[in-house]
Amino acid sequence: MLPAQGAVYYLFGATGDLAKRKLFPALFSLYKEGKLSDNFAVIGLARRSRTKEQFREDVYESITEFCRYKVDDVELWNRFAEHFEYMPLDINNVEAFRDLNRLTSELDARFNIPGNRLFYLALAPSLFGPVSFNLRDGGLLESTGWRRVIIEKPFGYDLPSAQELNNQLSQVFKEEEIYRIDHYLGKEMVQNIQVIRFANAFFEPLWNNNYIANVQITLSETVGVEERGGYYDKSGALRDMTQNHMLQMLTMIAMEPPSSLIGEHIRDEKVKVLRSLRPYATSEEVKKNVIRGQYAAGKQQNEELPAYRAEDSVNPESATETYLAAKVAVDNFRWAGVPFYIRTGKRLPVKTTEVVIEFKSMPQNVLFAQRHDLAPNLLVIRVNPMEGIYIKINAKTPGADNSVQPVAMEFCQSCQIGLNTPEAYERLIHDAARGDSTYFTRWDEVAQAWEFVDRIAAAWKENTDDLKLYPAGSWGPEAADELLARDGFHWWPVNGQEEDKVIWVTSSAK
Ligand SMILES: NC(=O)C1=CN([C@@H]2O[C@H](COP(=O)(O)OP(=O)(O)OC[C@H]3O[C@@H](n4cnc5c(N)ncnc54)[C@H](OP(=O)(O)O)[C@@H]3O)[C@@H](O)[C@H]2O)C=CC1
Ligand SMILES: O=C1O[C@H](COP(=O)(O)O)[C@@H](O)[C@H](O)[C@H]1O
Repeated sequence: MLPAQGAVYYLFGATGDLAKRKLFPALFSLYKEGKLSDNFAVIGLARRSRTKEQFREDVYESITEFCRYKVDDVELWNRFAEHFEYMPLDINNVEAFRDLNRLTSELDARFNIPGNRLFYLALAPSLFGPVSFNLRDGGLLESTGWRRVIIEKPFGYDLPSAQELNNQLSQVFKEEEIYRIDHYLGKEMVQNIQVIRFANAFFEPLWNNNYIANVQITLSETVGVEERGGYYDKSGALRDMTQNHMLQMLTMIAMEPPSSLIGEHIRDEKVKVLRSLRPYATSEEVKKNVIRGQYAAGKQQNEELPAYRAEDSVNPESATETYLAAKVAVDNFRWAGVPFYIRTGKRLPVKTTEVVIEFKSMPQNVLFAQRHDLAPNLLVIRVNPMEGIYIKINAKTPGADNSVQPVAMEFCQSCQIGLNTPEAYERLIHDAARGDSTYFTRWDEVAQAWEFVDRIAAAWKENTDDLKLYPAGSWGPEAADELLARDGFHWWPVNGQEEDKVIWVTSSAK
């Protein structure tokens, strides 16, 4: 792949957690792989005072701790570090942006950069508007090259606030210059969903309500809220994971084939799925179809864990959900009648992101099904931390009596090439620098997703009597199992959970 064009990368929030854990390592990986041309500069921006040298030291430490590549080549590191500058700046001070513009001109000249600008806003959402206005008023948008802005999530708190934010951004940037990040779209296996679907003759013809019984999407985490209690308590699993990552994954599974692989065509199909989501019409419907839970004190691998309400910066009487499971209907011709079950939660027993496509059963009254309790066929897409796919089919048990057993045929990508595929942030920063917004969310997608989620939030606001506590380290409220049991289904075990009676046919270590 060609390196991105030279540009100045403005990293707002350069002293923050995201920059440290994700953004610096991503930039280093891109550099190491030759995906950044040599004519680039990175300017770290935040209020804290740091010298250029201190900042480079911060970047070095972050890469040492979090990057998939080691910093083992001093010369390479020195060449990389030379591109990093730091400037203390308060977003609300327009004068500082004028200084920033002067520094930019120097860097353009020093690194022969053709006026391209990439603004990365790793900031609290309340600062997205002010920073955009000051970029304009400080003269930073008057360059000859392209300008693009990457916006971190959350994009708003609900539809009205997202709309307001979008109005502010649109006064400064065109829609095609705005890159709303959803890092799940940068994950290798999420992008692979399209290939699995549209490049395989034995999946695409079956990808509809004639053959699929249900779809299950699990995004489970073992961590609690860590240091983000203040943010999370206002957000919860609905706004933190469902409005964005879960619904985006659902669109990738459910969308129609796009007319081409052009980003806009793919996004056109995704937004149609979001428009087809059946809204929950009443609070009763929300209660019936959306389960919420919050972790209580519990145990994980012998470690005692505190309750959510005892976490730092969390209201001790909080009713914020740390778990959500829902039955979602996609009302279109392809999916009518096929439930999509989605679930996400913190302090669950394993960290995994997985999609299970459960196929309809064979007719129950003929041949093998008469004599055996046949398991349905499954296609499982493992997104994280294991990457791969497997299909579960029925086969004859070796021996004489025609008995049937489930077997799983697996492509374990992470076993074969290791857990070293490009990180989502790496891929997405590179895409933005190349001007490819396919895997960023367009405004209409964001708005549709809020519309769906806002109804749930409104019903939940009415009362909290359906909030179920679950012990940290468990699989969440039992009501989430009942959600599927009502329809005659159950959650399939995900990676790391006990699987019984399956013979694995695989060439790679598990
Ligand atoms: N951390 C994560 O894992 C994830 C974060 N995000 C999103 O990324 C964004 C950043 O998150 P995170 O890094 O965790 O947040 P942090 O609180 O760790 O960092 C916030 C950054 O903003 C800077 N800042 C705050 N106020 C100002 C100001 N007035 N002027 C200039 N700089 C300011 C802070 O620096 P200083 O105090 O020095 O000014 C700091 O660098 C948020 O929108 C978050 O929701 C999204 C997904 C995951
Ligand atoms: O956006 C977020 O995602 C992380 C989970 O991301 P993953 O790539 O580790 O699966 C989640 O912990 C966080 O709360 C949320 O803001």
